Amino acid sequence: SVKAVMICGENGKFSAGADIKGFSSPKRRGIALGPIVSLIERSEKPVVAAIEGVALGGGLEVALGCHYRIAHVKARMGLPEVTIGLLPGAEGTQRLPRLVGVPAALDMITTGKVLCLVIPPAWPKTHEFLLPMYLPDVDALFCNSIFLPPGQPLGPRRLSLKPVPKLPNMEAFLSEALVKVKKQAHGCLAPELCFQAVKAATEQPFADGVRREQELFNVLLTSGQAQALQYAFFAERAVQKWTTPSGASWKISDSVSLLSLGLGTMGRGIVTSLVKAKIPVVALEQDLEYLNMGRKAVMFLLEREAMKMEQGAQTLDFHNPARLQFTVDFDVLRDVDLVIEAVFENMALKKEIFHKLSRICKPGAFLCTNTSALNINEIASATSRPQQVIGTHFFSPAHVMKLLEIIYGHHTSPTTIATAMQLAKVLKKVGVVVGNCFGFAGNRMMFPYAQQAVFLLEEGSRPEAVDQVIEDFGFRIGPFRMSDLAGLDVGTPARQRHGHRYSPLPDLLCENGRFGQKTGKGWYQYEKAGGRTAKPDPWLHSFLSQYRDTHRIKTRFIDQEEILERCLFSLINEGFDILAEGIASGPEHLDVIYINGYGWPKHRGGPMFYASTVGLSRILAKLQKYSEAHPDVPGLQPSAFLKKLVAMGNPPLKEWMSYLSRPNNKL
Ligand SMILES: CCCCCCC[C@H](O)CC(=O)SCCNC(=O)CCNC(=O)[C@H](O)C(C)(C)COP(=O)([O-])OP(=O)([O-])OC[C@H]1O[C@@H](n2cnc3c(N)ncnc32)[C@H](O)[C@@H]1OP(=O)([O-])[O-]
Ligand SMILES: NC(=O)c1ccc[n+]([C@@H]2O[C@H](COP(=O)([O-])OP(=O)(O)OC[C@H]3O[C@@H](n4cnc5c(N)ncnc54)[C@H](O)[C@@H]3O)[C@@H](O)[C@H]2O)c1
Repeated sequence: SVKAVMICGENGKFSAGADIKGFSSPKRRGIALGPIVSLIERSEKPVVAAIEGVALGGGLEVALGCHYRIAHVKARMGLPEVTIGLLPGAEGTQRLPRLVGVPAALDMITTGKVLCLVIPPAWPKTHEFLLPMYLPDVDALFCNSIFLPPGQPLGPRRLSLKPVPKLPNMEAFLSEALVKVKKQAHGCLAPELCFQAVKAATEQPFADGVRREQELFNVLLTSGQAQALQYAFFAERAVQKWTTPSGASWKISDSVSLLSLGLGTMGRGIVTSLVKAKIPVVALEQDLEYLNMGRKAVMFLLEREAMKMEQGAQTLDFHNPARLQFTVDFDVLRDVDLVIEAVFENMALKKEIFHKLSRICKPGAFLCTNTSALNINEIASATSRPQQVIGTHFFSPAHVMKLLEIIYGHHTSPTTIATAMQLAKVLKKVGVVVGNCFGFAGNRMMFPYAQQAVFLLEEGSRPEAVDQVIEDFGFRIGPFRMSDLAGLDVGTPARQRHGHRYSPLPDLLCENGRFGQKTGKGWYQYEKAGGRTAKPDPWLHSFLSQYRDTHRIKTRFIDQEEILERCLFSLINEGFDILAEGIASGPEHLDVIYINGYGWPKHRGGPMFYASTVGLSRILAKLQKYSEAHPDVPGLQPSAFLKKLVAMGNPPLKEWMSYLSRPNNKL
């Protein structure tokens, strides 16, 4: 007597797909989902997927096995398996191309993008809450009624029986698409295997395509990359969880107004981020000249952001002074709830500003600094409310980069930390709370890495060789291309002497007017000042060999392994010290920082996860070898915590923190 079956989720959500934890569990060999989807499709009664909230991964694959799909207007759908190192393994790579065509399916499956519905205005809104899913197979018949007339043939509704829509130039299309997929993958395996699975749909009958999908799925499932990406998925969520004994929290609401102080490189991005998040913001500068420059730059960024958005400028509403205001009048400070300072990196100036903020701002206002490395306690000491002072370290460009490193000082209150975490959430950034030390967690780990890169040049390598190794590892950009991009005169404070090895190479380049891309010359040469295409520079090569002659350094060939190990192991080594000092709450925190702020390839799980896959004993042995060869480089001296973990038999990453004797931080 059943007329039709409807499959739906609970609590306003259809399904987020397979349980990701299950993929790394020894008991993962449960019932495969693909045969169940096939069973649904073979049903003699019509089956309808009613999608609310999300239909992701295996959830959407179930919906693809149904004969009809309807979705709530706010539903989001996608096959994000690629982002956790997998491919849709329940026949989705074979059904989706049959439904939406190869180009759209390939785009969805190889990028994992999650789509919202776009309802054509002409469509009849017959159901108040359930609107037809905007995919080509939805027909008027369905719009009329969910309950179908009896006897309606189901054959044409079964996707597995449909042919994949042909393209006149399928072969050319696929080879072009493959080039694009490979280029965007940066060494990540899953996008290319997703491509291969969809390609199989264009070449083979459904059943053979499904077999191919399974083969490729198993390759990915057992790859270290899938584990690294799944680790990163949970690590990003774990860092959001923190509690204080008082359970303090603070919510950013619409009535809150924020002030960004300084409209330089960082201030501009910060203001853009705030406007995008629809937080009312006042931008304050030191004088009219800087203000006008800053305003122009912010407006340019906002126009560009608005163009990328569907409803554009209207949604952002940035011409409305209630939303965004520019001023040089410090009096506006009286009314704001939170200030983000982004003036020059100079302690005396920051202290002067914080003293002023403390005097003018209302008592409840929070005072945040965007310093990259300076001491939060010292900045807070200039105020009469150190409990409301906190570091909010944005990364450049601030409206793009996802990381917000949140640094608490000695007196910072839990409410202030909660506020900064909430700010990160509202800005759709990943907030990571760390303790106060020079360079905090991210930059502190970066210093030894950047230092090693320059030392390698002194000893015989070239910028292009070092960059190549780092980019082959999966970083978007190597240390020298990065340095040229940021500008060599934006000094890394790592160049300190204190009796330790120091390389003057970056300073010597600056003395030669080579500031990087902006002057057309740096570690590389560019087509013109402001050019972007880096070419190896014979001038630099001969400069390096003269430098070695002057300092009697014997040029030697440095292989790829040494380049990679000296750069990355010294960074990881610093990470172990940071953990031991309680600056970060766990290795996951450092990994999330590196993935979201420093371009660490996600499919390698972050530096500390990577260390666990390389093996701590190997890292220790290599650091010992390099530090013997370079006793004047402290960054290569193995961390005591690393040594301890090796002595304890190389425990798994999630147990590392239990080997520290004292509580690691005040959270
Ligand atoms: C033998 C062969 C078998 C082959 C079968 C293959 C089937 C298929 O092709 C494979 C898949 O489906 S792969 C899967 C493809 N699907 C995906 O990749 C979807 C991944 N998920 C998401 O994109 C987002 O979590 C949502 C948009 C679902 C919610 O976002 P939001 O509202 O911002 O919330 P939130 O904070 O993000 O999450 C809340 C809590 O839920 C947790 N959790 C969530 N999904 C989970 C999952 N699938 N699993 C486990 N847990 C999952 C999350 O950890 C968190 O837990 P906590 O303990 O509270 O921290
Ligand atoms: N540039 C980066 O990549 C980066 C990344 C992370 C953090 N930071 C940190 O962010 C802060 C700002 O860096 P930036 O690169 O944007 O600097 P910047 O030199 O580009 O801009 C600083 C701005 O502050 C303004 N300013 C100076 N004194 C002021 C005052 N008394 N009142 C109001 N405005 C004043 C200046 O006019 C200028 O526009 C620094 O602490 C820096 O270390 C920079």
